[in-house]
Amino acid sequence: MMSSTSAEISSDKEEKMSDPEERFTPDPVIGRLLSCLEKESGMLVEEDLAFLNVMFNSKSLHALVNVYNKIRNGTSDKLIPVLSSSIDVLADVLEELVHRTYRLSPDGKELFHLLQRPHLQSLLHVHDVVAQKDYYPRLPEIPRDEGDEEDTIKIVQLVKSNEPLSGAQNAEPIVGATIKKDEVTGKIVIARVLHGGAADRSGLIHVGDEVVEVNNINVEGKTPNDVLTILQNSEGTITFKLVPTDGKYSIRESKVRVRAHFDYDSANDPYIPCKEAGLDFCKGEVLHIVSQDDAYWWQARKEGDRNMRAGLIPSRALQERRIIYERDQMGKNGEEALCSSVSASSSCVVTPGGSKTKKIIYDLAECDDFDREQIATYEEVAKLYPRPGIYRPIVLIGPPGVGRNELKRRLIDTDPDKYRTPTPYTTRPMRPGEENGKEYFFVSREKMEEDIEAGKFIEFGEYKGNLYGTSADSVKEIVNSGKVCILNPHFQALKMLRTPQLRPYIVYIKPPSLEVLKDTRGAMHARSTFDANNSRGFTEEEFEDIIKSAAKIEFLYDHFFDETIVNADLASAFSQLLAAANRLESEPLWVPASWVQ
Ligand SMILES: Nc1ncnc2c1ncn2[C@@H]1O[C@H](COP(=O)(O)OP(=O)(O)OP(=O)(O)O)[C@@H](O)[C@H]1O
Repeated sequence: MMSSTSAEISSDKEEKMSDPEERFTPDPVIGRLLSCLEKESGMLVEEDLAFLNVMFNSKSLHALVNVYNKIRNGTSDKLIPVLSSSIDVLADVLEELVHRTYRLSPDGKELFHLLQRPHLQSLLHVHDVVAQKDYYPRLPEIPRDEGDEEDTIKIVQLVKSNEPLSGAQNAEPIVGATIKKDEVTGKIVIARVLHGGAADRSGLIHVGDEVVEVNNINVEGKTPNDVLTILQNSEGTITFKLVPTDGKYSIRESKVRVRAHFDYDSANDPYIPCKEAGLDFCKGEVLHIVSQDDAYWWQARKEGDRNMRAGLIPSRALQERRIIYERDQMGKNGEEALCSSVSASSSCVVTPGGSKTKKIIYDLAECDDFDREQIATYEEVAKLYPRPGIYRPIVLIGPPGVGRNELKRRLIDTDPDKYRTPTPYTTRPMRPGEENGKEYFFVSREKMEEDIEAGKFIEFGEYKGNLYGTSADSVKEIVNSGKVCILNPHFQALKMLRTPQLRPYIVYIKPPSLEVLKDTRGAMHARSTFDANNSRGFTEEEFEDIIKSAAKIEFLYDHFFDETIVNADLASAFSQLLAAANRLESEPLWVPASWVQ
């Protein structure tokens, strides 16, 4: 036994000899322990002795004791952490590297492997735990004069945190918990424990606990606001005397991420149970829902926000109710401005399946009612990682005349072999000089109607007695051939296109203000798209239609947009589009969660 131990130790030493950088200073205290061990060896079982020998000789133990001694001897001023969330930084770096593995230098690859080692990750995790710990002020002794009550009362002390809290949470009431008056007993109880807040991290305060005293002040008969005042006026340590609840509490964090489809401002929400605990957000932001335990108030954090405490947001059910109520009110007040029909456009679309194959897009009202029924609150999302050789189609949506064709053409011009647009189908007769499959696929009306009925077209419509359309198969063909498919369909095609199979990236091309629209189009002698047979500039009415149509599209579909580009200056709108196309190939992006499963 001993010989195998010494063999291990000597091999350890050999390693050190060959690399002077790795030489370590043996700790004298451990050295003393080792010599005691030798002296007392007769009193120990051989196996235990071997184990202790290996442990006391281990390089890691000596290094650890050295670190401990350094921390103990150093003054606290010298030990201010540069950051307290290194594990998040590690996750970000790994995410960056994972998509570049095939382009990484040998050093980059080594870094990639090192960062995935459990030892390194554990080390960083421990670092963060130490870095986030608030050591001062020291907790005073817990009073021990509780006598008989000791079994049923718990005393919890929390230290008022100095951690900065972002946004509207600056006024967070210290503990990371909300309180309420129990309707039956009239007692003050813990209503909610916010994930990641001080109460949650203590693991000692739970929903339903009755608050008896705060800082030795009896709260019997007091209101939740009185208790809040006591908390706000306290400095340093806060002592709670609580009667624990009998209930079971699960405070496991959910992993759900959602994209918000509305703005939320807790300060202006009359129903939120505790304004200070609210989490404000803007439409389009991704939120990490950490708890859905309460039917009306979820707990959430902003994705990527390093702030550890969660805040309250309205649940989906609550928000849906509000929207329905607001719509009812709007209906009663006759506010239907955005739902009036829009003017004519040069492209045509009808709803597939059913008897509407000859309906042209000018007549939109019926289809829109369906869209307005959808109540957009939160959409569950997940990150989709780009896969080399399989590119998501880029779909440009916008009002007719806003410039989608122009942007699409410019993108294709940058690399015609990479960016492709599907060839449309038509029932109009082929003209001299045209080639089947080049400008259009020429098909009979019967065949095209049959395919439309079978749902094979993502958009279609009738113009001057002929059908036109884009088939779903031609989009798939481009995607499967490893090219980037770029489409500019009518906005009603969005619902057909936004499927887990196609996973489109939807870019909304938004017009600038009416004034800027007129100026920019005038300066570049833009051609109207409202009159296919006549090349002329846009009329005043057409400019106004572009703006109206944009408002309508936003009202109906803005929850589908992955990105919005304002097409004022053409060059800058195009460079934004190009940047989006590049991002699609290199970055993981949020998509509906069902697309990733
Ligand atoms: N930012 C811009 N500044 C000036 N002119 C522009 C701008 N964007 C587009 N245009 C011009 O406006 C005209 C209409 O653009 P385009 O044909 O791309 O519109 P569209 O959105 O594709 O319309 P439709 O959907 O009706 O076919 C073109 O002459 C185009 O060059």
